[in-house]
Amino acid sequence: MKIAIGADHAGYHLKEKIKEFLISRGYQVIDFGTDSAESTDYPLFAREVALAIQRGEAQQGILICGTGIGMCITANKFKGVYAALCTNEYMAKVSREHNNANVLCLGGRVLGEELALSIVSTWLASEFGGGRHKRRVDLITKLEEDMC
Ligand SMILES: O=C[C@H](O)[C@H](O)[C@H](O)COP(=O)(O)O
Repeated sequence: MKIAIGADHAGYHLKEKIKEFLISRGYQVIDFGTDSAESTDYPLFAREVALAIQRGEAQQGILICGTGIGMCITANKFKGVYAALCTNEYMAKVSREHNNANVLCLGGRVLGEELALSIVSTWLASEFGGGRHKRRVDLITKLEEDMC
């Protein structure tokens, strides 16, 4: 499974930790930057990760900025991208089980490293539940199609 990852300056250090964690667990990681803690603009990286999901180059994505909010707002502009901002393991679990989120957004200024890695691990281990949740996600997909 390939995971696209991206961060701005406020998420850079956490991105590096998450990347290391993912590689150590056998995931293939496509890193879209940023490559330092120098100030930059989060929509640039959210765009690259969202496009990688749209093109099918990666099945899931992880985006990190200061709060995760800007990344989440940007990624959700892209059709077929369902980004979820998660601050604990429960949100990570249900964002997969209920919402079928394919992008996880995290706040580098909000989460400690240990909690962030636990959220990532929970998110990757969780599966979409289908059933009543599929009916709701299908309504979101239909909204996307109606708006085109
Ligand atoms: O949602 C936006 C993110 O949290 C950004 O990482 C944040 O706005 C960057 O702030 P600054 O430019 O003050 O470091």
